[in-house]
Amino acid sequence: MEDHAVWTVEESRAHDKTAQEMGVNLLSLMETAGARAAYYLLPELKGPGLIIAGKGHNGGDALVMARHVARYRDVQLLLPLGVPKFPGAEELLKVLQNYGAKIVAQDHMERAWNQVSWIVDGLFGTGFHGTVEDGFITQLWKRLSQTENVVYALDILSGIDANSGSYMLEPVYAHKTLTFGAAKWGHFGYPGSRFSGQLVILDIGLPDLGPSSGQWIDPSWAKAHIPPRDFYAHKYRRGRVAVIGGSASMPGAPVLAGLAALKTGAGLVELFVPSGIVHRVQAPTPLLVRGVGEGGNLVLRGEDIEALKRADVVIIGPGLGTGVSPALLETVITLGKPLVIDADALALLKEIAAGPLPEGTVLTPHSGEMARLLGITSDAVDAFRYQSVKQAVDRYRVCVVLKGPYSLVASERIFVNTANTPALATAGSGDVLSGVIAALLAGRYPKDVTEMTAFATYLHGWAGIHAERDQGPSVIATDIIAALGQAWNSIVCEEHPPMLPEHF
Ligand SMILES: NC(=O)C1=CN([C@@H]2O[C@H](COP(=O)(O)OP(=O)(O)OC[C@H]3O[C@@H](n4cnc5c(N)ncnc54)[C@H](OP(=O)(O)O)[C@@H]3O)[C@@H](O)[C@H]2O)[C@@H](O)CC1
Ligand SMILES: Nc1ncnc2c1ncn2[C@@H]1O[C@H](COP(=O)(O)OP(=O)(O)O)[C@@H](O)[C@H]1O
Ligand SMILES: [K+]
Repeated sequence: MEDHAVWTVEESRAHDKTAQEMGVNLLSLMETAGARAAYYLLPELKGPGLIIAGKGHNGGDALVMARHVARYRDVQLLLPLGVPKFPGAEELLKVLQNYGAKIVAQDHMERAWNQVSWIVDGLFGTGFHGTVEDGFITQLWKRLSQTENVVYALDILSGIDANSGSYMLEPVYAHKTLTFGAAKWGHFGYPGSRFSGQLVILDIGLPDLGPSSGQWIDPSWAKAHIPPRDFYAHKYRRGRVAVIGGSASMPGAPVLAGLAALKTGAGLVELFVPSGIVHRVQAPTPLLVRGVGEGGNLVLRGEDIEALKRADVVIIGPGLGTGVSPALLETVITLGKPLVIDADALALLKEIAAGPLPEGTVLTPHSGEMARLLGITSDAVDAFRYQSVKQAVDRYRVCVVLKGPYSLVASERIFVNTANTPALATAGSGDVLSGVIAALLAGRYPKDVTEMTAFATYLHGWAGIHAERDQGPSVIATDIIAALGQAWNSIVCEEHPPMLPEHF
C-alpha cells in the first residue's frame, strides 16, 4: 500500500468501490472511518461539542463518530440537510441517540453553539460539487467562520473541491483535517490548503490499487533519494552547470542561480551574461563569468556555443529580461542538453515553434508564468493547480514544477513539496531553486529527472526553513543559499518540516 499517496476524487471512489466489490460493505467502511476519527480526536476534545453531518457518506462518517464520542463527551448533532440518504442511516441515527448524542433542531443552532467548545464538520466530503445555494448552510458557514471554537474537518473541509482546492464558502480555518485512506489534491490546492489545518491521514483498510496520481514528499522518501557521492570525483565529474541570463536591470539573478548550483554540489558553474553587465556580476565568487554578445544583447557566438556544449545542464532565464529574441532559446534547445527553463525564458518558450524539448528538461513556472504558458489567467492556475500542471506536462512532455506553497513537481506522476515557508517568497528565491535543480541533474549518477527535481524542491524548501530559523522574518535569497548545508542535514536526519501530513 502506497504510504504517501495523493488521490483524485475518482481514485478515492475507485478505492471505495473496489473495497465493496471485495466484500467490505459500505456501512463498515463508514464505521471504520468514523471510529478511527473519534479515537484519534478524543484525547484533544475538551468539553462538549457539535458534530455537523450532511446527507452523503461524509455525513455517515460523522454519525458513526458521534456515537463513539458520545460515550465520553456531550455531543450535539446538527443535520442541516436532513436525514442522510444512504441505506442504514436511520438506524445509525437511532443508535447514536441511544448512546446519548442529541439531535439539535435548526432553530436551536445558536443555543447549541454557545454550549460547545469544538465542532466537527461532516457536511460534505469528496462528493461536494458546484456552489452552495442553501441559505441555512451559507448562514451556518458564516457562523463557523466567526467561531472561536476548534474546528475539525472529516475527510476535507466542506466547500473545498477535492480535486482542485477551490473553495466556495466563507473562510473557515480547520485546526485539523482527518482524511481517509490518502490525502486528496484539494488539501494541497489553493485556497484549500489554507483552510485544511494539520492534515491527518487515517488508514481505513482500503485495498491497494497500485500507483496513484501522485504523492506528497515524506522525509523517509527524501532520505532514500539523497544522490550518492563519488568519493573519487573531481570537479569536472561532479557536474557542470551553465547559466544563461542577466540583464542591465537584473544582473544578480544568474549569480544567485549559479551560487545555488555550486552550493548544491555542481563541480563547476559558468555564467553566460550580456557583455555589458559582466563587470556587475564579477563579485568575488568561484563562478566563471563569460560576456556574451555586444553590450546588453545576449547573442551566442560560435565560441559561446562550444563553451555551452561542455555543460551537463543549462539553466536559461534568470534575470534575462524581456527584450531577448526567442532565437536564443531555439539555439540553446538545439544543443540537446537538459535545460532548466525558468523566469523570462518561459515567455520565450511560448513564442517558439513547439518541437520536442531535450530529454531531461525541467520547466519552473510560478502561477503567473504558468498562466502565460497555458493562455489562461493566474487566478485560473491558482484555482486548478493540479489540472494546470498536468496540462503543461501534456503540452511540453517534460517535467514541470508549478511553484508556490506546496509546489507540484509533475511528469506522469505528481509530487507535492511538503517543505514550505513563506520566507521563500523573496526576490531571487526562484533563481536559487533553478540552480539547485540544475546541480542535482548535472550530477553524474543514475537518476529519474522528476524524482530528482522533487528532491530539489524539498531541499530548497528546507533551506528556506533553516534560513528563517536563523534570520526570522529577514530572509533574502542569499540566506537561502547559505542554509543549503543545514537543509542537507535535515534530510539526512529525516527531520519533519512544519505542517507535514501525519499518518495513522
Ligand atoms: N473514499 C472512500 O473509500 C471512503 C469515503 N468515505 C466518505 O465518503 C465521502 C464521500 O461521500 P459521498 O460520495 O456520498 O459524498 P459527500 O461528500 O458525503 O456529499 C455528497 C452529498 O452532498 C450533496 N452535495 C454536493 N455538493 C453540494 C452542494 N454544492 N450543495 C448542496 N449539496 C451538495 C450531494 O447531493 P447531490 O449532488 O447528490 O444532489 C450528496 O447528497 C468521503 O468524503 C468520505 O468522508 C468513507 O465513508 C469511507 C470510505
Ligand atoms: N509562501 C510560500 N511557501 C512556500 N514556498 C514558497 C512560498 N512563496 C514562494 N515560495 C517558493 O519560493 C520560490 C519563489 O520563486 P519565484 O516566484 O520564481 O521567485 P523569484 O522570481 O523572485 O526568484 C519558489 O520555489 C516557490 O515555490
Ligand atoms: K467535511
